[in-house]
Amino acid sequence: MSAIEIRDLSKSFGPVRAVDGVSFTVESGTITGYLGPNGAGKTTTLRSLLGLVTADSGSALVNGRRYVELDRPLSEVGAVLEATNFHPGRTAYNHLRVLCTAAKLPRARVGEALEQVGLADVAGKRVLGFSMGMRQRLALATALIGDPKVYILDEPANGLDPAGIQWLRGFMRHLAHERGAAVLVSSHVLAEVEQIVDNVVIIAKGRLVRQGTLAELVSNGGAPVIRVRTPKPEALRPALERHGAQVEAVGDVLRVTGLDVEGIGGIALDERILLTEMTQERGDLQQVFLELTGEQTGEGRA
Ligand SMILES: Nc1ncnc2c1ncn2[C@@H]1O[C@H](COP(=O)(O)OP(=O)(O)OP(=O)(O)O)[C@@H](O)[C@H]1O
Repeated sequence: MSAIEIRDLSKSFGPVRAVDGVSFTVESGTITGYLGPNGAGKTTTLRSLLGLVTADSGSALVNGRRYVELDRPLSEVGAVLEATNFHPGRTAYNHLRVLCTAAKLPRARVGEALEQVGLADVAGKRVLGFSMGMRQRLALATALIGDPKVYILDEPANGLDPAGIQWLRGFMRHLAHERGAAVLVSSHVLAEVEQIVDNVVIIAKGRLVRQGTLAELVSNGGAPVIRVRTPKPEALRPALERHGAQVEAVGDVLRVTGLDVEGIGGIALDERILLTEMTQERGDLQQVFLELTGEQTGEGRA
């Protein structure tokens, strides 16, 4: 059973088909980036998982069950949704204490969760004076309160400064890779999550356009390019071309497409040509993302 399972999920708001037949899963111990431009349907999908949106058809399950069927929801799934509203007059501590009481969780969890998100020092301060970044951390603390093993985070980096984003990345890694949690994190900015996600699901106009690992996303977006350095480029180049490669010379480096690393290495060995470097160029992920989501201009990005 997958920690998160979305199957054939569809939801319309009047004439707008916000989510249109979307299916994907998130496994324990992994981070999945749910990516797409503004209005793509990300929030609607995540809200369906949390029982806040009733789907027209299909299902959105956490630990094999609908959210309303979970016995102890806060201990099974933690969520950070966009535009979380906190009562401004309440302290950070009291926010979490209310949650703990309602969910019959031990009071000690309040301090632990505040500690985990770095808000222990301001536990007694009213949320009124909190910066956007502090509110995001408090939202994360509410997600953590029941120590769940599934996390649904909608644009959690919003309002965080670069140091905050760096911290958030480390935190998500810790949850998934050290604590074995399943993390589903949405973003409309690929660069925000590309360093940490194991898998990517891309959605545009309500439809799933691509899913897989980051590496698959790049290699499907264009033929991989291998950079090859050799003291004898003039000898290697024709040899590679005889084997069907396209070769471009940039200084003393050959940029090779149409052959993989093993193929190039084998040819060099046969020809007794020394190679001093061979690396696969990283494709331009952002470009692939923009192409897939039809956002060529990048307008609407933060
Ligand atoms: N409650 C609602 N009533 C009417 N339309 C809605 C509602 N919720 C979402 N929509 C519409 O559904 C579409 C998908 O919205 P959704 O918020 O799921 O996208 P998103 O990918 O999360 O975008 P963003 O990054 O801007 O939050 C949009 O066209 C949006 O206007």
